[in-house]
Amino acid sequence: MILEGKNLRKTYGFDDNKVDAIKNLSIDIEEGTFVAIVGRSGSGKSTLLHVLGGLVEPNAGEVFLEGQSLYNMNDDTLTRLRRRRMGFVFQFFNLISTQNVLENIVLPIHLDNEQVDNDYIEEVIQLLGLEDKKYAFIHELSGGQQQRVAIARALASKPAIIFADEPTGNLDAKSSQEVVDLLKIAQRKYHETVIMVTHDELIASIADRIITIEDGQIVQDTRKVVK
Ligand SMILES: Nc1ncnc2c1ncn2[C@@H]1O[C@H](COP(=O)(O)OP(=O)(O)OP(=O)(O)O)[C@@H](O)[C@H]1O
Repeated sequence: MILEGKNLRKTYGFDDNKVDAIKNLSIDIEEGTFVAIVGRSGSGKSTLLHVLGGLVEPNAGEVFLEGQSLYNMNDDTLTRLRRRRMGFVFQFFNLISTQNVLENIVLPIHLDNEQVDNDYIEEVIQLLGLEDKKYAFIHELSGGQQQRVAIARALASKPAIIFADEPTGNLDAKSSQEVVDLLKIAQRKYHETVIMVTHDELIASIADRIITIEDGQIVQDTRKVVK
């Protein structure tokens, strides 16, 4: 298993305002799979993704990425691990507006003082159809193009796993399909593992495995039959 969550619990607030967002939930993700996490608004999808991605510490339970326990390491080590082994794609793109497309894509590598693999980055840029936009600034791009930059940035460090939180939530139907198709192409080409939160069933249907969350728990876990 590339990622394992064991007996996870995440509670927000106190007393009367207490919300159990994740309730004793366990999950195993096999390497190379594209997993969609679906469920109603407020069911705990984003919380689960953030807990699995090392962004929100659970109140109980453990998360293992490639066998390493995320919340048993210090913050610096976790930050470094996140940059090197995880890629993140969010609903609102989270790109840096003062930098151009190429600079945004290689940012995680620079932050890590790592060498950029220019041939690989060039390949990713082509794969995502951004070759004409390399030196454009973020505000010059459409939403769909911005999300493609975010995917390229997520792929830049050749991560073990990509976490996508409603990556199509801010896009029209056509761009949504394009973005999710590109995530799928990237998964296949680079043998990436992808975990994507979405409330859109059509978007989820691209996944190899669909996990339904209700009230902080897994209520359905469906794998596509491989032909
Ligand atoms: N930072 C927070 N502080 C307090 N409560 C929170 C916080 N984040 C989430 N919650 C609560 O935890 C529960 C699960 O929220 P979460 O965002 O994980 O659900 P979701 O399924 O991703 O919802 P959506 O599809 O609307 O994004 C909700 O009741 C929400 O109000």
